[in-house]
Amino acid sequence: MPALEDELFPSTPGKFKIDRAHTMNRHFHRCFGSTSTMFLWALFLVALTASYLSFQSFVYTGSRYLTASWGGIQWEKQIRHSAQIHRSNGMSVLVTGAAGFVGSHVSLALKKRGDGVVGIDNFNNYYDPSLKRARKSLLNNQGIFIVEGDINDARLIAKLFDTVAFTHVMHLAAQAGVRYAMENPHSYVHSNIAGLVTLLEACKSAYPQPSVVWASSSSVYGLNENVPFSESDRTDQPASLYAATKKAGEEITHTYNHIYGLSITGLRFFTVYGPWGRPDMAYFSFTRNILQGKPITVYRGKDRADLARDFTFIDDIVKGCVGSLDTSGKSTGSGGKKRGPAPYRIFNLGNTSPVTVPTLVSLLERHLKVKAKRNFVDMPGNGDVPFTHANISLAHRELGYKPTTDLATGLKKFVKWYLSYYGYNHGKAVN
Ligand SMILES: O=C(O)[C@H]1O[C@H](OP(=O)(O)OP(=O)(O)OC[C@H]2O[C@@H](n3ccc(=O)[nH]c3=O)[C@H](O)[C@@H]2O)[C@H](O)[C@@H](O)[C@@H]1O
Repeated sequence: MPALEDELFPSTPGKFKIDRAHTMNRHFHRCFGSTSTMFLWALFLVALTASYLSFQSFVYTGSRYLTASWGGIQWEKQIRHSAQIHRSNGMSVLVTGAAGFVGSHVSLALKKRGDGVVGIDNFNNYYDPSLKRARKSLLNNQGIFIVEGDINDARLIAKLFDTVAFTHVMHLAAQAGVRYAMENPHSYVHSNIAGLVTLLEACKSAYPQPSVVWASSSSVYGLNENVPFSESDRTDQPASLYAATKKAGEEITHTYNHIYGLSITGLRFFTVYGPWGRPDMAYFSFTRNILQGKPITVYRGKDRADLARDFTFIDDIVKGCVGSLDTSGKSTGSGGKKRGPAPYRIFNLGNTSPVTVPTLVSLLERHLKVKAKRNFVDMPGNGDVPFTHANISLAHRELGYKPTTDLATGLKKFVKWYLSYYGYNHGKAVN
């Protein structure tokens, strides 16, 4: 039993230190009186620490599964099912940006001929996400599963490659749009550079390595004045940050081809248009404004010259994409190491017949049977280039690429889709 005085504080500060140490020593002996009790206490502390750590890990894992929109047995099953190949010598393709304009069309075309397709899309709100959701439903109805996630999510991408040995990656996820790069430059770096690298890292580490086909852009030609634009022309004078990130993508993919043996095909798309297209593009926004009776802004170049684009219809682009996948050749690396040289290709996918923007407007007027209210404005310094014109002989030779749809025919199909999707009154009552 402790004596009463042992419980009391010392009466003089001078004694305090000694007495306190003495008291503590005695407390210690009271608590851990014998070696065996000390051992039991130590055991208890170890057990307490271990259970705390495992509780922490449980909380972390649990919250990941509660918040992550991916993962789980059912999720993996859907992915494997979607990736199943239904033709001989078919491929299983991971399509990034699958709820996007080109991505949704390419996914459907591949599925239709019996290839396995798994999509990934982050459904961002650069333009109306409900259009992306509608495209997703369309793909779901054809048995294509789209993972909701970002190409910057390295764990998700690794998980996809763990789940399916993709033979090909069709990389179409990107921050598109030439002029928006002035408003939100970082979104271009995030998707077109950081996202690309994350994806390529996963591709290089995958076993087997997939072949990669990805979307570059006609905008890489920038201030190039050789006409028509050929793949061998200068691409070191981009006119917009968008173009610069696409050009950077061409260089980045080259390094992954060179170091890791990834088979790479870059496709320079020329102003792609058509049904289920992108609302931010001129042909789409012009249609909406014309139907709503609102004016449209038509840019003009130096000396009031009309701007022109080598508008390319989506069905032709899809043929170019599928042809690229079919001829891509294998990657040669494994375990992150190159085993030999792998193909590195770049192709223009255009229409080879540029049309001026005022002519585009006249064609829309004809199909919509509504007059446009044109507002001519001098082209602001916003990244636009005065014209584009593709030389497609290389794609023709190597991919059998041969566009067959002129702008009048393609726009007719677009307008038909637009009216069936939005109705004649689009914008009037709704927007
Ligand atoms: O081919 C490409 O590389 C690029 O094509 C398009 O870019 P762009 O050709 O600028 O397409 P639109 O935005 O539809 O513009 C087409 C033409 O209409 C003009 N325009 C655009 C908008 C507007 O309000 N008024 C107007 O006259 C533009 O200056 C341009 O000459 C896409 O938006 C890019 O994502 C793609 O990479």
